[in-house]
Amino acid sequence: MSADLWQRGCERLAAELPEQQFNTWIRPLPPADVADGGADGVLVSLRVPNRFKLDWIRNQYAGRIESILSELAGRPARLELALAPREPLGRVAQPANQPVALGQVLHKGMHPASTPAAPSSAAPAQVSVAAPAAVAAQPAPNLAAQTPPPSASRHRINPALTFDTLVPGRANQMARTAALHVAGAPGAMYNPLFIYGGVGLGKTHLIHAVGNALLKDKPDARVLYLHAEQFISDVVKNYQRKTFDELKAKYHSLDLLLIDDVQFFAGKDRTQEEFFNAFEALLAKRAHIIMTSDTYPKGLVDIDERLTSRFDAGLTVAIEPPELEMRVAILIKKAEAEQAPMPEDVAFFIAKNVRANVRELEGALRKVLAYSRFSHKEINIQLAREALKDLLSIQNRQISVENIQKTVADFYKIKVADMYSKKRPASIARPRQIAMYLAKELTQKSLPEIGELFGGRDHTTVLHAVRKIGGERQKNTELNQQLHVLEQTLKG
Ligand SMILES: Nc1ncnc2c1ncn2[C@@H]1O[C@H](COP(=O)(O)OP(=O)(O)OP(=O)(O)O)[C@@H](O)[C@H]1O
Repeated sequence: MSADLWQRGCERLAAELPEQQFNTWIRPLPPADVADGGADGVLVSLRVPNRFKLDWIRNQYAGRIESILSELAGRPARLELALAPREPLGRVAQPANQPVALGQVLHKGMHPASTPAAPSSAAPAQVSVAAPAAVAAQPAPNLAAQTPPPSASRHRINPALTFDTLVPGRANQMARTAALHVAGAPGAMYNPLFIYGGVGLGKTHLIHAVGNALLKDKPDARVLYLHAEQFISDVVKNYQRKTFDELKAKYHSLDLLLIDDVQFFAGKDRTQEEFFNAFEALLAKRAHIIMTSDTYPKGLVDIDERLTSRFDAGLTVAIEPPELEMRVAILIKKAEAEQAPMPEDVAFFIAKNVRANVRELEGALRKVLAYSRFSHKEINIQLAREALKDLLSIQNRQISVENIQKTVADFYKIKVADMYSKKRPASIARPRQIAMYLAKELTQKSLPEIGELFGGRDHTTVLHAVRKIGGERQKNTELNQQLHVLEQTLKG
């Protein structure tokens, strides 16, 4: 079987798909694993960074990809899509030898070295800093979350992730309040507590904060933090050894179980069954369970309904992307922790340009601090601009109004042509307003320029859309989540 099957498949897709579609959906994917499935033909496993992309690729491209690969392999090829595993806590920088997304290399006319890193929750894209060579060789500044948990302590709680180091704001207000409540009175209200939101918004930080607070109060409390994948591998291990009693003893005896990213239980029936047992046992003895996920319980797919309905039975709260002022506060606080005072205007400059999530914000801060340290220059806007120039130029290069129109039209299942048309039904007008809002948020275009690109509309129409969607976003969680997914998708 040819090892470069996936690469050749990408070449075919690049040739046959519109460039826009290839760039948005295929180019950023990491290389697929290709294995011989014996009588089943060729198995091609593809890791996709988020659920929206996974569903989209499954619905729109999986069939075509399979037939291209079958044709190239000369035997049936089966495509398996899975979510890429998350970056374990504490690993922040992308290693220099991170595999480059094949599609990127293939993309017509783009030099691989100048293309942005693939988006992946497994290894968030980090843009190399155009700084003195020493920067690359030096350890990154020691931001709190980088500190690995001290020993693999039995709680697996990272002592750096506390309520003190978590900046409060509107985006996490509800979740933080509920979490503080649980830390003060576990087993009482809000059980289970289900926290959901996009990547890098502080869900993991918050549940560690609860663990730390409880342990401070009651050092003997039986607390355990774990990522859903660790639970899955525990189930597998105990399954192989037939030691389910050990598994039960470990989980059923806890006072507080903090479990991250439960969407990873999707399709894992045996794990779900064991988790269900643990869940029931813990609630029965009034131990507390806090879960995180990338979506709300009813949005979870391939998870048994008897579990998802229980997930929803306590309190479900969202963590939203932080607004500008909160991003500024986070930057200032994190810089202070590094004994590197950050002027407010610089914090605003960074926060305005790095909007995706807090993890990316930390990455940008790290680059600015490193740049300042190694160039022995004080932190000002000029220096920040220089330190982040790759990141800024990628943003400018990548996101065009056309790209936004296409992505939003795909997302809301309308025609791209409706972005320019005069049609007014809400099913069209609203996605169009969303696209205008994103065009203002994510590009440098002026209101009149955006109006022009939306079928010659007046700039006041654009302004109205920007204000309307921006205002609704503050109050409407569902819209905010959709916008967040769209922003992540557009930024790759
Ligand atoms: N409000 C905040 N104040 C300070 N730091 C924050 C805040 N929110 C997030 N962070 C930091 O941002 C980084 C990413 O947060 P975290 O890992 O908790 O995100 P997450 O929502 O669990 O993401 P994922 O879904 O990818 O696991 C961490 O270093 C965390 O400490």
